[in-house]
Amino acid sequence: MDNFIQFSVSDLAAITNHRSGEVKFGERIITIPNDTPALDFISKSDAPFVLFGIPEDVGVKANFGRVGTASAYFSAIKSLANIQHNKFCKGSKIILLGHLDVEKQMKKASLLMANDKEDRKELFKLVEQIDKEVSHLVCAIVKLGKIPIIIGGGHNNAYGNIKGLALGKGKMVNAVNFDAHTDFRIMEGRHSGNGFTYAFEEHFLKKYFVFGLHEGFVSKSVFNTIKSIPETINYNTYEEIEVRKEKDFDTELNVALDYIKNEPFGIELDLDAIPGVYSSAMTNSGFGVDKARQFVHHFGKHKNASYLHICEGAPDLDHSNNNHLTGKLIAYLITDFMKSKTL
Ligand SMILES: N=CN[C@@H](CCC(=O)O)C(=O)O
Repeated sequence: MDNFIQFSVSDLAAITNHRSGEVKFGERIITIPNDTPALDFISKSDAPFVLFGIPEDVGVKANFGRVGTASAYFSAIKSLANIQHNKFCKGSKIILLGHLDVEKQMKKASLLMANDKEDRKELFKLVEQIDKEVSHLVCAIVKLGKIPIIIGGGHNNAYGNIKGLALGKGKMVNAVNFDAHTDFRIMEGRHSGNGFTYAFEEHFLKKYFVFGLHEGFVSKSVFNTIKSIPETINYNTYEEIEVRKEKDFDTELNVALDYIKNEPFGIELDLDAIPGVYSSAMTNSGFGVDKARQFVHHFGKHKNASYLHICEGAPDLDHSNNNHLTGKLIAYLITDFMKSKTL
């Protein structure tokens, strides 16, 4: 595979803290042997999940955001490797593929300023290059009958995920998104705020449900767009559920599932919806970690749930001595997803 850096068995050993009498995920997670073509190996493996990372923040920068999402993948796999392999969840169910090589795009982006009109156009182009790689890889994994787990990166990668799933399945697909924002901004060039718009306009996305959006962070024009295409987008808000108690969380999980469940669908989870998690649009109000975990479990257990994407986490923005917590949260969410398919 081009533009890809595989994770090796020795990389895995280096991040696993071994303890006698215990078996950690890192001792059981599957990596691709050096001498074997990755896709051949995946097709022959019994493991249902294939995990890869997208260590970029080009899409966030192009959306005028604060960079830092590039570090989430490495933080996540460090935590994942040290989860206990036991009767609840087994490391051997997951192939840790590695990460997209986005170094070239990251280097170019570091020299560009989002506030400069011409520079921003260059950032859009860099995001498009990443889009191509993401959709290609997701499509290849889906075609092998496996379930991708994608660790971003910015939410721009929703576009590549949806496109890859649609191409892999040969039809339009659906998505559910746990997010404070719709990411349905205008098509001004690719960035982290319009992945779903592009996926919809290019006929990869059929139906889209945004779960728990924050009313104060969606523009009137986006609400008008949503209103004009009710058969395509539906949503509930965090305030309806948790502040005004007009809607019930568990009932809404089912409303959302009913909306998207008839086609293969992607599960998107933007960590900027969860209070206290470091991200470009970090929040101090929103559904807590346990609600996010329930969300992943609820949608993950449906047979049409076809990928999990966790994005926008930015451990690099956390200067405390607890900056491993973003990775730890991602590891919880990954294992909740794995368990939803097996328990
Ligand atoms: N993917 C997130 N997009 C959000 C937040 C952007 C930010 O503030 O960094 C949006 O465009 O509204």
